[in-house]
Amino acid sequence: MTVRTTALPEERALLDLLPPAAPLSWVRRGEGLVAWGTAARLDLPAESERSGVWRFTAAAEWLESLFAGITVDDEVRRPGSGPVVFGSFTFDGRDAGSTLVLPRVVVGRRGGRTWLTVVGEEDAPLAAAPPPRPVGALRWLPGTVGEDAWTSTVARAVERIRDTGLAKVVLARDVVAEAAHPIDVRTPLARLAADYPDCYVYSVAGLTGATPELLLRRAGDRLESLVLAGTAPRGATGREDAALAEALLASAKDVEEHAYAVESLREALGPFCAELRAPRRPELLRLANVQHLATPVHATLAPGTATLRVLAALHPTAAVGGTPTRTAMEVIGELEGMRRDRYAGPVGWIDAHGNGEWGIALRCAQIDGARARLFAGAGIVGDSDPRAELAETTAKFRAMRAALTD
Ligand SMILES: C=C(O[C@@H]1C=C(C(=O)O)C=C[C@H]1O)C(=O)O
Repeated sequence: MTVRTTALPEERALLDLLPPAAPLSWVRRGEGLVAWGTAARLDLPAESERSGVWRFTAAAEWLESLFAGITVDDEVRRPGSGPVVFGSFTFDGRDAGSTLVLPRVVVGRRGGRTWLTVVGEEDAPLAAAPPPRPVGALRWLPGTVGEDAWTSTVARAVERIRDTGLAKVVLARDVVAEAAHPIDVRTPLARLAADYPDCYVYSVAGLTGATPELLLRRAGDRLESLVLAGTAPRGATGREDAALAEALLASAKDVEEHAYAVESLREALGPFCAELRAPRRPELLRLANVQHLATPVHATLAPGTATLRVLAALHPTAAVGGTPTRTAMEVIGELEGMRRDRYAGPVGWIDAHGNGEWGIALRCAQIDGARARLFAGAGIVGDSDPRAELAETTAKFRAMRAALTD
């Protein structure tokens, strides 16, 4: 197989280049990667363990032999040029559906430079894509677990935390939207990009969303991550908004929840890194629907470490699992009452040098034909109020709900 990357004099927005069928995306503030077509694809079955890492190992092996069999002609030579694979992993090892895709065409943009990568000998001229189709009328259906039942589940989790060594568990729920005709994924993508400029707007095999949470960025031996945990609503007025932000930064519950997440990232990254830097206190990340406590982490990767090995060690962070991880995973399996599939799993891309960007698949929907299944979760700690956690998930749903609404 041959792959060629050339510089591209292209001014149009990346998302505007996507064709309607099975678009792939990883875009933030106009930069990133969009892609389409399938040159190779891996769909992984379920593994036997909830906290297993087989899907990451299997993916790494597949990538290694895939990249080894490619002849690359790359005049751009930067992270994301040459062959690139998009991927998305299930949250729980026992769910099938982790997917890797080597697209036939990729367009990348970074630092104002744009490039085109094509798999195979044939040219792939960038045709004018038809404009995204509106979604049309939607019918909203209740999720796997109704709101009242979910609130009771949160109350049970709080009891569990008070009675046992569990410190934090993230519980999620879903809702379903049905359109009258197949949903053009480019429509929610464009809206998410407009409304959530600080988020990574992604779509891989139908899993579509805008995540603020960067699990891992690798460029050479430099690693970056952004830990999020601790959430408050946005205020209706500037004054209310500032008061909510101040309360969040001062809230013992949220600061504690956040500290768990930073600590779990530190522990997971530590063995792979020569150096790891994180500020002592979280900062504030404001999005259109909610505001979060955020800690940017920088590290230097030890030589010879495979990116997917690091990913496997990081997942699931306390931001989507809990603390301690194993107990939290068991409690999620026992109490949550639904399958997360690829929600809250790593989603992103990797190139042949191991460079890549992976987020946690949050604020998303699995879009299949005319059906979209939306997901949202919240971190539960000892003094969580179940009604407030329900409201937090409702606020988190807003991103995808609005993106699907014409
Ligand atoms: C679980 C989600 O979000 C996570 C949970 C957060 C929290 O509990 O405060 C904040 C950000 C994310 O790490 C989600 O969006 O579904």
